[in-house]
Amino acid sequence: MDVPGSSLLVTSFRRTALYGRVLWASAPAHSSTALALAAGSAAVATGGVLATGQLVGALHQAIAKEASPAATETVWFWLLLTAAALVASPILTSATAALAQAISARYLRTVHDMAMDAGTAPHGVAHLEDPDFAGRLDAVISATREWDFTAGIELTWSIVRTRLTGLGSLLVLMTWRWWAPLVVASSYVLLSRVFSWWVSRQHDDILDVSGDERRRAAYLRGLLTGAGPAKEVRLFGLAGWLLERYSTTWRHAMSLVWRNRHRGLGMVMMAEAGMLAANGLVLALLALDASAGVVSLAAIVTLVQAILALEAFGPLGDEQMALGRSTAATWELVRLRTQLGLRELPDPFDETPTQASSPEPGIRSTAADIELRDVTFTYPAQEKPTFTRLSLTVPAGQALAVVGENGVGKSTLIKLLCGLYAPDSGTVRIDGGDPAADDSVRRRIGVIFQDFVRYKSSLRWNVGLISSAPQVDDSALAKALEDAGGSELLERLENGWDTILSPEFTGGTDLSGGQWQRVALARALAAVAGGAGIIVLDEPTAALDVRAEAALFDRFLEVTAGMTTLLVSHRLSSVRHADRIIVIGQDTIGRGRIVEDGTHGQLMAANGAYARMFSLQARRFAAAGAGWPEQGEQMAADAGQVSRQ
Ligand SMILES: Nc1ncnc2c1ncn2[C@@H]1O[C@H](COP(=O)(O)OP(=O)(O)OP(=O)(O)O)[C@@H](O)[C@H]1O
Repeated sequence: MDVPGSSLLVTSFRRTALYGRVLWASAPAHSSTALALAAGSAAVATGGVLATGQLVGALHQAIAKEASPAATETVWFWLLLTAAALVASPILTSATAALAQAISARYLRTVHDMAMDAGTAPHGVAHLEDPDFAGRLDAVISATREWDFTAGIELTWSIVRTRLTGLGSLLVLMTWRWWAPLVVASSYVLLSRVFSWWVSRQHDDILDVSGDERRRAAYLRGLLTGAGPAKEVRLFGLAGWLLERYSTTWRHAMSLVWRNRHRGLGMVMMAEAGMLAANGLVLALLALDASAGVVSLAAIVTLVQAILALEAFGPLGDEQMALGRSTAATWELVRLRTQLGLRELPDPFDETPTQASSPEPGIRSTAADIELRDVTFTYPAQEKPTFTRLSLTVPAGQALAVVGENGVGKSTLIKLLCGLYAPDSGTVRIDGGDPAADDSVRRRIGVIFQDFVRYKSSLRWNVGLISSAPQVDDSALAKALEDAGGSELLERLENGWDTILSPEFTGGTDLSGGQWQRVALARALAAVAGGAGIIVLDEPTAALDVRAEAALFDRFLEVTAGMTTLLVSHRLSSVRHADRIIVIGQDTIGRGRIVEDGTHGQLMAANGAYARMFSLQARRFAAAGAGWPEQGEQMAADAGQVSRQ
C-alpha cells in the first residue's frame, strides 16, 4: 500500500495542475470569466461574514444606547450591506453555473480529441492490439462518458469559489492571530488531499486494474444486445450462456475495486482527527480571548464565522468526488498519451482534408516501387517472429500476386508494407520512404483487406472515402463501380449514391456479401483515380464465385495496368495473369519466407509448391464440373501440362 506522504501531495497537486492546464486550453476566455466570477462571489461571501459581524456589533450598541439615531443608522448600514451580499451571491453563482456548462462541453470535446488522437496518432496499430493499452484507453473513454465526469468539470467553479471564500476567511482571521488560521487551514488541506488521494486511487483501480476484463465484459454485452451478432446468438441459443459469462466477467472485473474500497480509509480518519484538534485549539483560544475581553462582540461573531468557513479548504464531499474522478481520468489519458510519445494535448486539428497523394486533376500518379530488406517482425502478442530477414523488391508498375497457405503471413506482409506495424529490424520502403513513419508515404497505398470496413454510410462514402482528391467526382466513382462489376447495384439502390448501406438507419439497406466486395473493390479502383501509387487487394473477393473473382482480377489488372499492384488470393486461377507470383511458405519452426518467385509459367514449370497447389485446385474445380466449367477445364489443362512435364 502506498503511503500518502509527500508523493501523495505532489501527485495530487500535479493532477490538479494538469487538469487546470487542460481546462484552460479547452476554454480560455470562458475559464477566465468563470474565475473572475468565482473570485467576485468569494469576495462577496467574505464581505458578508464581515458585515454580519459588524451588524451584530451595531445591534448590540444600538440596544445599549437605547436606539440613538446614529446607532440606528449604523445598524441600517450594515443590514443593507449584509442584504446586498445575500442578493449578489446567488446572482454570481447562477452566472458561474451557466458558464460552467459551456466550459464542460468544451472540456469534453478536448478530452475526446485527446483520446481519439491517442487512438489514431501513432502510425501503426500495435498500440491498439496491446491489451493493457487498449483496456486502459477504453476505460478512460468510458469514464469520460459517465455523468459524473461532466459533473466534476461543472462543479470546478463552485469548488474554486468555496476555496477562495476560505482564503478570504483566512485573511480575516490573520488580523486576529496570524498563525491560528494557518494551522486550521493546513489541517483541512491535508484532509482534503488525503481524501482526494483516497477517491483517486479507487478510480485508478477502475481504470488500471480492471480495464481488460471490463472491456471483455463490454464485448460480451455487445454480443447480447448488438444487431450484428443477434442472428447467431439466437440460432445457437447463446443468450443464457453469454449472460452468465457477462455477469461473471463483470463481477470479477469489479471485485478488486470493491475489495479495495476501504483501503486507505484509516488515513482519511487520522487526517480528520488532526483537523478536529486544530479547530478545537483555535476555538478554545478565541473563547479565552473573549472571556478576557480582548475581542469585541462584533469580532467574536466575525471570527467564529471565519473559523467555520475554513472548512472550505477541506474535502467537499460529492463535489470533490466528482472532480477527483474527472482529474483522474484526464491524468490517465495524459499518461497514455505520454506512453505513445504524444504531447499532453493534440495539435489543433487541420480542417482541410489531406491530399498529399493527390496529383493534379486528371493526371494519374506514378507507380511506386517497394523494397523490404531483411525484415524481421514479431506481433506484439506473439513470441515467435512471423518473418525473419525477409527481403522483397517490387519494381514500380509490376503486378505481384502473393499466395500461400493459411496463416503463413500474407496479410502480415501487406500490413508491414502499409506501415501498420514497424518491423523489429530491417527496412520497409516505398519510393525510398518509410510508411511506418511518414503518413505521406502511406497515403501512396490504396489497400482493401479481407475484413474491409463496411461503413454504415452512403454508397458514395463507401466507394470514395480512400480518395479525397478533387478529380474523384461521381463520374470517377461510377467508373470505379462499373469496373468492379457493381453498376447494376447502383441502379437498384433507391437513393443511388446517397443510399445508406445499413438497415439500422432510416431509408438504409444492406448488401449481400458479394455486393459488399464489389463496393470494396470499387473503393480500391477509386483510389487509383485519386492518385495512389500502389494498389493492394488482400482477398476482399472471397465471397465471389471463382469465375467472378478471376474475371474481376483480370479487369482489375487491366484497369491498373502500369500501377504497382499486389493481389493476395487463395484461388490461383485468379492471380495467374499477374506479372509475378511469390509463394510464401514456412520454415521448420513456422517463420514465413518466400519459397517460390516467378511468373505463372515459370512456377508451373518448376513443379514446386505453386504447381502442386494449382493442380490440386484444378482437380477440385474439374470435379465440380457444372459449377465452374471453364475454370475447371482451363485449370485442369494447365495442371495436365504440369503433370506431363
Ligand atoms: N494481430 C495479430 N496479433 C498476433 N498474431 C497475429 C495477428 N495477426 C495475425 N497473427 C498471426 O500471424 C500469422 C500470420 O497471419 P496472417 O494473417 O498474415 O496470415 P495469412 O497468410 O494472411 O493467412 P490467411 O490466408 O488465413 O488470411 C498467423 O499465425 C496469425 O495467427
